[in-house]
Amino acid sequence: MHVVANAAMSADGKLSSRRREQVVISGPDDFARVDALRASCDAVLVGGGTVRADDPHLTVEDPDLRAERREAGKPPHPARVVVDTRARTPPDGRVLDDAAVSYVLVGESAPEDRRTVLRDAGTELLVAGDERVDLAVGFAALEAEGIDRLLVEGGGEILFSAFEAGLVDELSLFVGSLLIGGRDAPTLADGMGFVDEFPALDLKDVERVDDGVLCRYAVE
Ligand SMILES: NC(=O)C1=CN([C@@H]2O[C@H](COP(=O)(O)OP(=O)(O)OC[C@H]3O[C@@H](n4cnc5c(N)ncnc54)[C@H](OP(=O)(O)O)[C@@H]3O)[C@@H](O)[C@H]2O)C=CC1
Ligand SMILES: Nc1nc(O)c(N)c(N[C@@H]2O[C@H](COP(=O)(O)O)[C@@H](O)[C@H]2O)n1
Repeated sequence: MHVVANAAMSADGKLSSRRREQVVISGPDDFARVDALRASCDAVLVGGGTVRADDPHLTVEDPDLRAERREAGKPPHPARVVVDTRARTPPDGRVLDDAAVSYVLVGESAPEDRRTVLRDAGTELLVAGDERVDLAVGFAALEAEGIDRLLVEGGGEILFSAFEAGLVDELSLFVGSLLIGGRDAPTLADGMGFVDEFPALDLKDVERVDDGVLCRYAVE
C-alpha cells in the first residue's frame, strides 16, 4: 500500500486553533489540489478527533474528477475511513452517509452496542488492536479490502501515529500565511512526539499556492 499524508497548517505549525474547530487554512487552489489528491486515492482516512471536530464528508467535489473515476471503473468517491477505537463515531455523521463506502477501524475494546449502531448505519467495521487502534494492522486490513493508495488527512494524533509506525510514504504540506498559536492547538504531529529517531523528510518540491507554500516530501 502507498500512503500519502496531507495537511494544511499555519506558519507556526498548527492544524487548527485550541478550540479544535475547523480552521480554513488552504485557499481555493489548495482545496482543488486536495480534491484531486482524494480522487487519486482508493480511500481517505481521518481520526475520530477530526470527525468530532469537523464532521467531514471526505468526498470528491469536482464532478469532472468523479466522472474520470467512473470512466476508470472506480466508484465516484474513494472510501472513507475513521480510526475510532471505541466506535464512538456518530451514526449520523457525514462521513458515514451513503455517498461512499465507509470503514471504521475499531479496537477489540469497542463495545458491542456501539459496533451494532455503526453496522446498522451501513459501516464496515475492521478490528485492529485492542485499547487503541494499531494502525499497521488496520492499514493491512484496508489493503486486504483492495485499498492500494491511502490518503491520511489527519489530524495531529493520527498523523503522529502513522509516522511513528513508519507507514507514511509521502507528505504534502500546505503552509498558510497566518499564525494560530496556542500550546494546546493541534499540530502536524502530536501524540507523544519524537525524542530521537526523528522521521527524516526528503524535500522533493516547493511551490507557491494561493497565499501560502506547498511542500512535497518523500518520507525516508
Ligand atoms: N488543517 C488540516 O489539514 C487538518 C486539521 N485537522 C484538525 O485537527 C484536529 C483534530 O486532530 P486530533 O485532535 O489530533 O484528532 P485525530 O483526528 O488525529 O484523531 C485522534 C483520535 O483518534 C483515535 N485513535 C485511535 N487509534 C489511534 C492511534 N493509533 N493513534 C492516534 N489516534 C488514535 C483516538 O481516539 P480513540 O482512542 O477514541 O479512538 C484519538 O483521540 C481538529 O481541530 C481538526 O480540525 C484535522 C485534519 C486536517
Ligand atoms: N486541506 C485542508 N485545508 C484546510 O484548511 C483544512 N481545514 C483541511 N481540513 C481537512 O478537510 C476535512 C474536511 O473535509 P470535507 O470538506 O468535509 O470533505 C477536515 O476534516 C480535515 O481533514 N484540509
